[in-house]
Amino acid sequence: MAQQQFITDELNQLQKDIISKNPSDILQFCANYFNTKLQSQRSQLWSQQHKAKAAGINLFPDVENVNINSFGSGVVLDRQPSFKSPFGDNDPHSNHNDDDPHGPGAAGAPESSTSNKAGLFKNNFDVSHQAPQKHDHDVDPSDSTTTSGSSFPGKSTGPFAKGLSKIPIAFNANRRTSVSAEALNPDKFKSDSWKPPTNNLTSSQRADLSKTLASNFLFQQLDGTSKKTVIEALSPKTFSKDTEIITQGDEGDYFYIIEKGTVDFYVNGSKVNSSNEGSSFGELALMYNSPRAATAVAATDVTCWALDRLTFRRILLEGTFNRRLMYEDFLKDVEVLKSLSSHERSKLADALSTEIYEKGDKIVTEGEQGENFYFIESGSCQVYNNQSGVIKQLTKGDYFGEIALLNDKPRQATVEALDHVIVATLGKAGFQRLLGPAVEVLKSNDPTAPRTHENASASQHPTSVAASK
Ligand SMILES: Nc1ncnc2c1ncn2[C@@H]1O[C@@H]2COP(=O)(O)O[C@H]2[C@H]1O
Ligand SMILES: Nc1ncnc2c1ncn2[C@@H]1O[C@@H]2COP(=O)(O)O[C@H]2[C@H]1O
Repeated sequence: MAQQQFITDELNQLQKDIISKNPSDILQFCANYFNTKLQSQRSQLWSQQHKAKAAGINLFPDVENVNINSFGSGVVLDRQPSFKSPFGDNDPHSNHNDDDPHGPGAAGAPESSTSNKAGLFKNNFDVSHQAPQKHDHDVDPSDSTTTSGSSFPGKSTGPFAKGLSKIPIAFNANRRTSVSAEALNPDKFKSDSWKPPTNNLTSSQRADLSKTLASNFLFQQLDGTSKKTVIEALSPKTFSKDTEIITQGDEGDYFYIIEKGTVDFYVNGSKVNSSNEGSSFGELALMYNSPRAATAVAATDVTCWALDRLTFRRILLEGTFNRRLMYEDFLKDVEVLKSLSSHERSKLADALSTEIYEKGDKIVTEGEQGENFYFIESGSCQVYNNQSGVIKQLTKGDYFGEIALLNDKPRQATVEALDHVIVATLGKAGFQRLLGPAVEVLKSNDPTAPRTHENASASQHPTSVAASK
């Protein structure tokens, strides 16, 4: 059933892309499309290896000399023996230098002089070339250069010192097949006789939980039955101030939702984040079957709800995983989000949902109250209002709908679809919380704000900031 849903979702997404891009070579387009998806999934897996290697262990002991680099759209390896072109081991077309599914070699694009000698057939599994040198600016948990001694609150020993501990030596060793299968195919678990745990909660605990879960994006996506299963499986855990709830490098056991209190996160000893009531943490190690990416410390006395690894993977992973994959690639290219770390982008991806509009549909209407913020995934829109008439057109990677949310004002313009438009929307609650540093960029770009000398000279139009157009 779930597998069927997965296939349907994949094909629907492909169909959307085909309609919006209208490629001239449909087979090449589909091949590129699925190659890009595969590459993205495999990047996730290889980033696990990257983190583990930095901590001194090799998740794939039979694979030596693997050189992993993170660049823009994914991870490219100098040698990537376990992940080859889906066209087979002896694929004559795999030695090319084409990273862009929509670039040279893609439908309609001109053949360049540097392109694959094999000509017609391209894929995205380049195993012998470097990708463009575009570095990620994320806090990299495995980057030893970010270690600044301990910046935990006044401590270098005790629970905080553990933040730099190594991954348990046997963790994930010799598990290449199961790691990749588990990380890449959450659906694999569905067939055995697993039963979710039940923790006999009191009715007041249940009531507290429903309230807490209502504001958690991961749970908002679940259907009624799955929500019930999760509620039954959650167990309460309390941590007194300064307790290390999760240690960077450890194996993942639980996913946590904060009921009360504040949790701080440290990567290689430096504080990177803080979360409060209703937020969740500890999902990365469970999703990617990787070592814990950060140390989580109770900044106050904390009450959490803990969900065991298996239940998390069975119930929550599938939707979350697919959603992240779907949006992460897109969000990476949205200029206004460049200041977000990859963790922040993942959180944002969890909270987005897709809406589709046809030519002439008004996505937001001048004067109405604003509830959502939008990114354009594909298609184009026109912005107009009574005062100025047509203001501008927006296309892929542009955003709109921020003014009403930033200023608590009615919509300042109507945004209408000019063709088949796919948008990713973010509700009011997630807007402030998940856009983090990007909110400041949105504020400084507000076209209705009085213009100072600096911002007047800085930009042409606020929404014309998509990176790749
Ligand atoms: N900047 C960050 N990088 C990595 N993990 C973070 C960060 N901020 C918060 N976390 C959370 O810290 C958790 C540590 O365990 P996990 O790696 O399972 O999942 C991680 C995230 O949920
Ligand atoms: N010059 C402009 N005036 C008003 N809205 C604009 C302008 N340019 C782009 N927009 C977008 O149109 C959106 C309409 O809804 P909001 O007012 O919430 O947010 C607005 C902006 O995102």
